[in-house]
Amino acid sequence: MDLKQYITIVPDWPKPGIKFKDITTLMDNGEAYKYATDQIVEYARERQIDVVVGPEARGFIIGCPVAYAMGVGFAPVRKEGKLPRETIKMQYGLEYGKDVLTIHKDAIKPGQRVLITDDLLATGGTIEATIKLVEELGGVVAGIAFLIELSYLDGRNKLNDYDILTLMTY
Ligand SMILES: O=P(O)(O)OC[C@H]1O[C@H](OP(=O)(O)OP(=O)(O)O)[C@H](O)[C@@H]1O
Ligand SMILES: Nc1ncnc2[nH]cnc12
Repeated sequence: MDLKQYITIVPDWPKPGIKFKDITTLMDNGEAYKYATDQIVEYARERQIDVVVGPEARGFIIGCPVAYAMGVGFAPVRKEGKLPRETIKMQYGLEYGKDVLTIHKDAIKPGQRVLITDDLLATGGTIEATIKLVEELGGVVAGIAFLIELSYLDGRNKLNDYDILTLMTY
């Protein structure tokens, strides 16, 4: 299936010069959403994943159905001030700003094989921070899956040591 036909490109959003890749037009097509999810589930099964981790908010949209299909847990990575119990945190830069990500201290057990999911790889800042959080808790990043990679922002450069799946490249 050609998944790109379901992505809507919105020029100059949320800032001038950004070509926003809107995945909601993929998600609201059941066949396309299932097809994309199934590709990631197959990738995760091959890597014997114990737990899925995804950053707020679009990482949840990709990661939760994968965790459900595999019968494993999902651990949310959230922006600061959202998780109620003890967390560790990491600052990161974005294509259009910067922020802090957090995870519950007990979300991952040492040695667990983790799949990280997100909708899109841009500069790689979000995923780099997510990897650091997982590794600080003793998790093993066994794979990282995205729907979309923006190759012109070269986020892959930050992820040289990792096994990556992307379903679409721009
Ligand atoms: O590779 P990067 O440069 O870090 O950019 C990619 C990240 O940016 C977007 O999330 P955003 O922070 O806009 O949050 P949202 O998912 O809550 O909209 C996107 O969903 C990725 O998580
Ligand atoms: N160009 C883009 N489109 C959609 N989400 C993004 N996150 C960071 N850059 C983005």
